[in-house]
Amino acid sequence: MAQLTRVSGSVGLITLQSPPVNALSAAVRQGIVDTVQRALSDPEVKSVVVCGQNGIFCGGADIKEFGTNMSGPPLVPLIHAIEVAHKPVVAAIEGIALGGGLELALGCHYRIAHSKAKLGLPEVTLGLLPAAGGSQRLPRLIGVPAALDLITTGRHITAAEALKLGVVDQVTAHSTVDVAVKFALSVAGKPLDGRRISSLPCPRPPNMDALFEGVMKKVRQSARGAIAPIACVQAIRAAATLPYDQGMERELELMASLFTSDQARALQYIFFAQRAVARWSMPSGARWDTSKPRPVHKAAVIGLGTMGRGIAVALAQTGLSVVAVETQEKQLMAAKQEMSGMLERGAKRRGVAPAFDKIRYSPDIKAVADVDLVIEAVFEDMALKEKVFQQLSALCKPGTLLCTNTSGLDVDHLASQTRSPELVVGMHFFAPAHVMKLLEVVYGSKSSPQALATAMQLGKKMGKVSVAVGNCRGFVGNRMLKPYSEQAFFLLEEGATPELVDGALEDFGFPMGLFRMSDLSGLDVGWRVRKVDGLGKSSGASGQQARIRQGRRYSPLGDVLCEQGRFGQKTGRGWYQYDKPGGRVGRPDPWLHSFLEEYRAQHGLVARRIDHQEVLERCLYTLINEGFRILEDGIAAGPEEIDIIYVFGYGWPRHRGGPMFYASMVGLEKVLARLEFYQEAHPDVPYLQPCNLLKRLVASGSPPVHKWREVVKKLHSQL
Ligand SMILES: CC(C)(COP(=O)(O)OP(=O)(O)OC[C@H]1O[C@@H](n2cnc3c(N)ncnc32)[C@H](O)[C@@H]1OP(=O)(O)O)[C@@H](O)C(=O)NCCC(=O)NCCSC(=O)CC(=O)CCCCCCCCCCCCC(=O)O
Ligand SMILES: NC(=O)C1=CN([C@@H]2O[C@H](COP(=O)(O)OP(=O)(O)OC[C@H]3O[C@@H](n4cnc5c(N)ncnc54)[C@H](O)[C@@H]3O)[C@@H](O)[C@H]2O)C=CC1
Repeated sequence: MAQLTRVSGSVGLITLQSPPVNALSAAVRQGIVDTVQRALSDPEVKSVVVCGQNGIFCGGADIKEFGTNMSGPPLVPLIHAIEVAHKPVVAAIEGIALGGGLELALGCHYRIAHSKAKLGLPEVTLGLLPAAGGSQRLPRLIGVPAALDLITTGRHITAAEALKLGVVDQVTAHSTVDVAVKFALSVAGKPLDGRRISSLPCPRPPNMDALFEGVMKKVRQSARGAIAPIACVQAIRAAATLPYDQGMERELELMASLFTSDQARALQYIFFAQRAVARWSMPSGARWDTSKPRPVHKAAVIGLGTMGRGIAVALAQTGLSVVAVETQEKQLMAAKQEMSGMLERGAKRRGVAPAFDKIRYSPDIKAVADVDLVIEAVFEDMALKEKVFQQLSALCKPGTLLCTNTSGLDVDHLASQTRSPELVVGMHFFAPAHVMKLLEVVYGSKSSPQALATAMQLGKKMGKVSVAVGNCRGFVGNRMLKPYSEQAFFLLEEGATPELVDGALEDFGFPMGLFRMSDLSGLDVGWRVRKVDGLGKSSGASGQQARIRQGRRYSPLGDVLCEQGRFGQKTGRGWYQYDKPGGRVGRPDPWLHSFLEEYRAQHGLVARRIDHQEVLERCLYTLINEGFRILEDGIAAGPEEIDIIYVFGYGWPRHRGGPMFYASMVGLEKVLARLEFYQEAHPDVPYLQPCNLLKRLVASGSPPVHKWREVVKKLHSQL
């Protein structure tokens, strides 16, 4: 909807009205068409201002309409009608002007923005390109290089940057609508030549071919298979080389190829899934909207290793006072130094003063006495964590929330070490904790809704995408990683190389394959866990029996490497070889290839040819199968939780929408059939056994992914 009022005698004020972000739904587009027509034909109206209600200009197209039978007037002619108007039209931009919202503003003759406004063309993040003339007008207005940057990244810019680039004409800290109305009065009747962006020539950058070639190469590398960024470059190239009308035709042609693509569906699914997971619920029925979080002003972090340092810095950057506890003096000194650097770099990036004074370092755990929340990040050792939780329970003031950053240990068991188990939750950050967006918030069987609400709210304040999940070994992310990595090890036994497995996964879109990732995080990490589990010894024996542990197929390959001191990048050798310990660039290692051959010979394994398809099916379908088990067990409330965890924490390519969405695109029947096929070939691998929920969904006709949440809910209500 849009409303037209006459203000200051002769200014037609058009207000977009569609909460919460004034998205351009069919009704809003119709409203704009009608009000523009009325304003232009009203002789009393000499100029026009377009604004949005509630201090928000416009969040762009209504994404919920995509994938439906879109009705209502299309945006391109609507914006064209504004641009060719004979009366000046001024956009008064408050809050946001994103996507179609900014394209609408680019069709106006003048743009005035509030100093706190954010502008951008984020279509690429939804698998699209700015196809309401944005890809053709923006380069004409601000030049090709700046337009390439904004459109291929989709980043939001501040009003100050928009002014510097020339996207807006003026920035004000006062009432934008008042300023725009005043301005509209001043330009009434003035000629509009030069104000219609589509009639401007697109400035041709020097070395244009080289520029586009360079950008295309960069985009292809970083896109990891995403098609929208490439189409964005092609559209801008059309703006730079073709007349406007032909450029618009090319824009539409490129948009048509994106609009109905699987990638656009996946990216739009992720947009809504990210928002859906904020509306958490617990099996008890407690919910996000009825559970009140406790205020947290002061927090403590216990253990300043890799994780504790990042967590403490992230808390301080959020504005909390932080007590940082580390018992090892040398570690404490090293942590202080590294954290100061992290704070300094972070402050420089954000243009603020470093929050050094927010952190108080202490070697003594007693310093936690007056904090509102503690995050424990000591070694992954249950006995040590038990002791720390007993101490915290005795030392902290009543009501302090006790959180653990464990990667997968039992949160209920840790809660049982305390006087108030209802105040214990997991806050599972990802390394580096001050950078990575994901936070798994793990509720135990006794965690109170208030404890979960507090951790979820703190995560949000820290800028994290927080996902509430239930308690089980490895929670959601690491639990699903186990079958995935197990399959990768088995593939090496059967004839693959780390390069082949990683190549398949990287071609799929992961930034790093499993073995490259394992070298980066350290092979010793998983080894330690396997040893605690009673696995993790190479045993020296040969034959099939040596590869059966605890009644199931087991690959000791990683253990053998660790026994040889090959921990990955840190030792300069792992699944790949590096120039030196700490080296970053891994090269294939002939030693490893011979080692694999000897290993196969020792265990009576015959290498066979393995292709990318088998790697993907075995690694990804077992991971997906475990995802279904997680849903079945009630650890995640819906596929959205799993997909958000994988996209934001595990490098799953966003344009593939997360593992569960991907399964829905592949087709559940196919996933099930391939799991059955591989299970027949490897009956000693329980992870290949298709889970009941998957079978049930297939039997019920494979409902679309957005229906799975309901299916799971029904399943649990029947139990
Ligand atoms: C706006 C935000 C920055 C606000 O953030 P925040 O305050 O944090 O609130 P949120 O929780 O994110 O959002 C609140 C609430 O609003 C919902 N929402 C937000 N934006 C939208 C939106 N644009 N549409 C719908 N709903 C929206 C959000 O989901 C929340 O609700 P909830 O889910 O219920 O919780 C932030 O929200 C944000 O970043 N939003 C997205 C902004 C964006 O990306 N905009 C760009 C949209 S795409 C666009 O504009 C493109 C166009 O306009 C192009 C149109 C041209 C069409 C031409 C079609 C030609 C096709 C040819 C095909 C031919 C095919 C064939 O051959 O048939
Ligand atoms: N490293 C990673 O990528 C991730 C680790 N985690 C989890 O985070 C926790 C910490 O892991 P890292 O930071 O990697 O370990 P780390 O080994 O780097 O650091 C642990 C720190 O805790 C200190 N410490 C030990 N006992 C202590 C005590 N009683 N009081 C105060 N400090 C004590 C140690 O001196 C050490 O500095 C573990 O539970 C781990 O599973 C979770 C996500 C990712």
